[in-house]
Amino acid sequence: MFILNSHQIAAADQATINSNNISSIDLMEHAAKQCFNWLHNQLQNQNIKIHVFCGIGNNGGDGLVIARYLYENGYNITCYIVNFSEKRTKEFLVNYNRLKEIGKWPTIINSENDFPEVAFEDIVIDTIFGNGLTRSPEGFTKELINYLNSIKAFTLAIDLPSGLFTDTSVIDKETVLKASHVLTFQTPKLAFLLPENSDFFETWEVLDIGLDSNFIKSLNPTLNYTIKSEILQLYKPRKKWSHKGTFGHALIIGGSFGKIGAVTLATKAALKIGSGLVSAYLPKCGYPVLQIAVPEAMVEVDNDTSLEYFNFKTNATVIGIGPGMGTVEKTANGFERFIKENKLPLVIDADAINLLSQNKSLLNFLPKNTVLTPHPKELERLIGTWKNDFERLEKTTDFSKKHDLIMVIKGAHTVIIDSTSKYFNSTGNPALATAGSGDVLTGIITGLIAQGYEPINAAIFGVYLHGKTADIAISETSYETFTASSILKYLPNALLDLFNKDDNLIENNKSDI
Ligand SMILES: NC(=O)C1=CN([C@@H]2O[C@H](COP(=O)(O)OP(=O)(O)OC[C@H]3O[C@@H](n4cnc5c(N)ncnc54)[C@H](O)[C@@H]3O)[C@@H](O)[C@H]2O)[C@@H](O)CC1
Ligand SMILES: [K+]
Repeated sequence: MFILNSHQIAAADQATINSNNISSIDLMEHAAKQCFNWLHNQLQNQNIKIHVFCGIGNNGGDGLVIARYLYENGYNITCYIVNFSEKRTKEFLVNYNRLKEIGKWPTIINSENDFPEVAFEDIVIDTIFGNGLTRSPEGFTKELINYLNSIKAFTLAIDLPSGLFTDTSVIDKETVLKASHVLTFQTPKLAFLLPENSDFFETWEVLDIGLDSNFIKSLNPTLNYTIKSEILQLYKPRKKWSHKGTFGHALIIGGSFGKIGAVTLATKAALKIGSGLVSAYLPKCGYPVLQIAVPEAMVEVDNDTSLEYFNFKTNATVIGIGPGMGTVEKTANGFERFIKENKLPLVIDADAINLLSQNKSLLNFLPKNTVLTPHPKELERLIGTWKNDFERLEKTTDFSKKHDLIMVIKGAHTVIIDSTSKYFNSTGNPALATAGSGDVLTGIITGLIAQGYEPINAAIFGVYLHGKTADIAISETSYETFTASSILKYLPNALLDLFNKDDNLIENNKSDI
């Protein structure tokens, strides 16, 4: 699904109002009613004190609507106006009057002296700022945010945690009201997907408020959050008359003495995801290990303990290179010769990325749409440092454009970047932060390309399945006991789950890595 930036969201709001004959008041009513329904469903009329803090814009307008429903349903609520400006919006004023009409006058907060008593057991609803935030909150609004943060009550943020910008970095961490849960409208926000914002919310989910989908498409958004229904469309069903040659030949190159496991895991993964044939090319010392661990694979060997010659005979469809390879000089020299001669599609990971970082001129020899799978440290060696996560995305996009590469930045929300788009993954959890997890991912992506998936789709699909194994496994195992081999074990479940229509959750309930 698309991720819209703040301008696109405002435009989509307006286009929906113009095209669907729905007034902005009704759109707000509909959106805020969904928030009330969510809360009502959780609370089931329990007598918990609820504090609704409204700004003076349309996020505040949402708060006034939610407050009205809470009053009408008998909840123990107080509604406040955080009076940081006199510039009220029309929608705010209409809903302010509607609240007065039912005899409920909000309490105005003009300064620190007006801050109410809020207890840890209470619920805070945050509708101070939403998508309209243009600068960091200051003055008593900032003080209020700090005061509420110090109480640590359950805080439900509407659309965005107040003080969090949709598309730019937070400058002062003291200006964001930390949310326990965020109900956000229509599209995930880029800010929710970046590690630098992990302190500002625990979980979030998207409420579909019916914005004009044709208009949204016409904006050609470049940011995506890939969900199950989209992944299913990438899947290539197998035809009856196919044979193993139909599904390509993946070659995994890597390994060094002490790191034969990495190339073994990648080889197993390429096989398990369905590559018709799989070969491994590794130092001689790893030969028996690989043959025993993966009897289905063919093996060719190089020098004794680390790769040097890269003179394999395998006629591969695609090569995955790097796991456990090491960066000693003879390997670096052999790698350079290999890259300069190679014409096959590549997936490049781990030490192979480090060797590219040491010798950046080799980037010019990579075939178009080569997939690189760096974790943040490897990325930094490749593209240099960044000021914040937003800049990291932009620098990676520039790098991807310059060299025609597909970049897979691994992390809590792995993001796949090509010259035009960014695809954030929606699966996975901290169980995946385990040795060998990346080697398995390399094998999966390589195995998918072998089967004819376009490299960009192989990266998106592979990353999704890799994450899904951990999501499925976690109900039976635990974060700690999940290993890279567990990814392989649960890969069939992850694939089968694509055809299970029960859920298509657009939410994120994971804890932070
Ligand atoms: N019809 C619509 O447009 C809909 C809008 N909705 C809500 O509307 C929100 C956006 O509303 P607005 O655009 O009115 O903006 P906000 O309510 O997010 O912000 C209020 C106003 O505060 C001002 N402001 C920004 N930063 C400030 C700061 N640091 N200190 C003081 N003032 C500051 C801005 O001028 C902004 O207009 C969304 O987040 C969503 O909650 C929803 O009701 C859905 C429908
Ligand atoms: K908010």
